[in-house]
Amino acid sequence: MDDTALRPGRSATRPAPPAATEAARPPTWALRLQRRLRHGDQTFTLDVDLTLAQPHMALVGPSGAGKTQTLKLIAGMARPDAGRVAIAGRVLHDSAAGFSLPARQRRLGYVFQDYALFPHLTVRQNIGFALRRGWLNPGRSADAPQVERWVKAFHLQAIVDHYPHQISGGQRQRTALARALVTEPDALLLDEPFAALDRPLRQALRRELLDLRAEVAVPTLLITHDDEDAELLADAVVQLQAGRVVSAPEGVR
Ligand SMILES: Nc1ncnc2c1ncn2[C@@H]1O[C@H](COP(=O)(O)OP(=O)(O)OP(=O)(O)O)[C@@H](O)[C@H]1O
Repeated sequence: MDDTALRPGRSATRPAPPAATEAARPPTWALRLQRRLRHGDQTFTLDVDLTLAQPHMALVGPSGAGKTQTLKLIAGMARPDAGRVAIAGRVLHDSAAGFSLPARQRRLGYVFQDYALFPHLTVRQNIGFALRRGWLNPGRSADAPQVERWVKAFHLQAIVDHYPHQISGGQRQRTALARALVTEPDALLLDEPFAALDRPLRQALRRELLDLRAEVAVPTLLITHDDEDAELLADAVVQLQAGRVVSAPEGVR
């Protein structure tokens, strides 16, 4: 990991507007999320109530427990029927107050299970994509200095002009992480980012994520089915089952 490339050029936490700020020392994660989903004659009810001081959370639980739904509601990619989302005191959604920031204004970086890179854009253009303004050609934002910083940090220099189908799974994963970080997000939401990787690559990328967090204080929510991921990358493990939190560190609801 290139240290100079990772040195933060900003304070780790940015001041939030007064109206959206909670009391001093707010928890990192303050989540109340209710959502009912219907598929045919089946209904799934998500009812998450969680307050967590620790910055790095692993969200675990069986398939269908509601982990990805939780992440989508935090990200603003879906809307809860009722609830509130605040990260480090910055309120992103509050149903009772009729307040909801659009996804693009939430200042969050995500990496999905399949990395969701744009197949028609090069590595450099994929990383720069989040910096674009309006419908500018992605080539313009790809030349931004921030893109160079993350290209170096994740050792992508040799493949910046390649397309996703021309690079390995690990390189795709690095590109997705770089793309999530290029906007200097307030938090990272990672949905099984290492699931498609073999063991040595998984270990190498865990190490890179740890190095990154040592340099840039960005809270992470990591969805994982892997106990080692949870043990190494999280300082709080929260277990979901059938849409509810069934186990979490002491002191949280
Ligand atoms: N668009 C949708 N419409 C209806 N039900 C949905 C929809 N998306 C998800 N669900 C249901 O919501 C539940 C939770 O799904 P979710 O994807 O959050 O699970 P998960 O814990 O992330 O599972 P996995 O570990 O398999 O990824 C599942 O029962 C799923 O069938």
